[in-house]
Amino acid sequence: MFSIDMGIDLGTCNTLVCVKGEGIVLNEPSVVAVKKGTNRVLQNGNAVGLVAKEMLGKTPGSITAIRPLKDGVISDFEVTEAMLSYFIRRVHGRKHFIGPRVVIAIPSGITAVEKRAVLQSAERAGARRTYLVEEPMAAAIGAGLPVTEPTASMIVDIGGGTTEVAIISLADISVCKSVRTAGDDFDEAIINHMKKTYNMAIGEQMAERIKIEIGSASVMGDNEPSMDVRGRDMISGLPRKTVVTTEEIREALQEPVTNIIDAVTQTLEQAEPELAADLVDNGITMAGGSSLLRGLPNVIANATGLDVRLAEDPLTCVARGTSVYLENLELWKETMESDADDL
Ligand SMILES: Nc1ncnc2c1ncn2[C@@H]1O[C@H](COP(=O)(O)OP(=O)(O)OP(=O)(O)O)[C@@H](O)[C@H]1O
Repeated sequence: MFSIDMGIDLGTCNTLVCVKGEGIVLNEPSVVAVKKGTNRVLQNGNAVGLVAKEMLGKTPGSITAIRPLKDGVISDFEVTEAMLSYFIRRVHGRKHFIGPRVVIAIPSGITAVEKRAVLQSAERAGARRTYLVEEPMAAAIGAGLPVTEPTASMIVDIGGGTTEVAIISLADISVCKSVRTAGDDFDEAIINHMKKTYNMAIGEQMAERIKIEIGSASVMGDNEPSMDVRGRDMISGLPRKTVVTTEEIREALQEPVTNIIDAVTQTLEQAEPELAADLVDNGITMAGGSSLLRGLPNVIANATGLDVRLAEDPLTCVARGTSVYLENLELWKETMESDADDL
């Protein structure tokens, strides 16, 4: 073996890597710990992923834990490159002489400049050739939708930084919309709610825990849970705890949830009549980690009048989709954008 082919879901929150014939071999948070004020990755370039996520918000003065992607795109070029390089090295190892061919899933709404940033990062991180695929297409393939058939498939992929909505037929995206509202905005809405209502400052990790434990988009029954939340009192400056309810978190999440519903309905409004007709039977499939927010499929079903189902294992759909591209790389490579093209 001189080289391997790998598929990467380079996400705002999590990066997943799969290898042809082996499936998903790496699944780690997209976080890097660097020496403050520099782009030097700690532990000889190895403070990446889980190790670094544990440091988020808890670092001493000399260390910063960075999430180099924001809203689904690269916000810190050098750190993204260091992160990709670490993940590629870990998977590719030293057994292979030649750099891997890499298929990377990117949000459908990114600009040519942002695409170039992804391609250059991958190249400098050691990839021999990089191909780009659109995230909603990869998500739909990973969710097992019949994308090559002459019938409409609709995917709503809600990640950490972006929500991708697409209607696909005959292996092509017919309509799509990418909005930069997703799980991170849910966390931010919770942080703002805690500040405004309780004068309490909480970190991103605590906000995410609240969202996962008691967050919801619609009423879940009579006995909705509440939760103890710990943070810093913004007036006294001292640590304290308070109890928050599911209902107040649902209200706090209303704005980002509405933005996502709008993206879905606007995409449907642009669908060709024949494809819209197919969706009456085929319904909508949801993928991405934030599709796990309780009640979100319900509110989308209510807003659209269509059946909505959650894909199996929504967090890995995009990565599993890229692995289907890997299986067919020789056949499909001419149809994908790559670093061989002049973007
Ligand atoms: N059970 C859950 N309920 C609500 N949200 C969840 C749950 N599990 C994970 N999430 C959220 O899912 C998001 C991560 O999803 P995912 O890994 O699909 O995103 P990503 O691919 O990193 O982001 P993007 O596609 O936007 O670049 C995070 O915001 C996380 O808090």
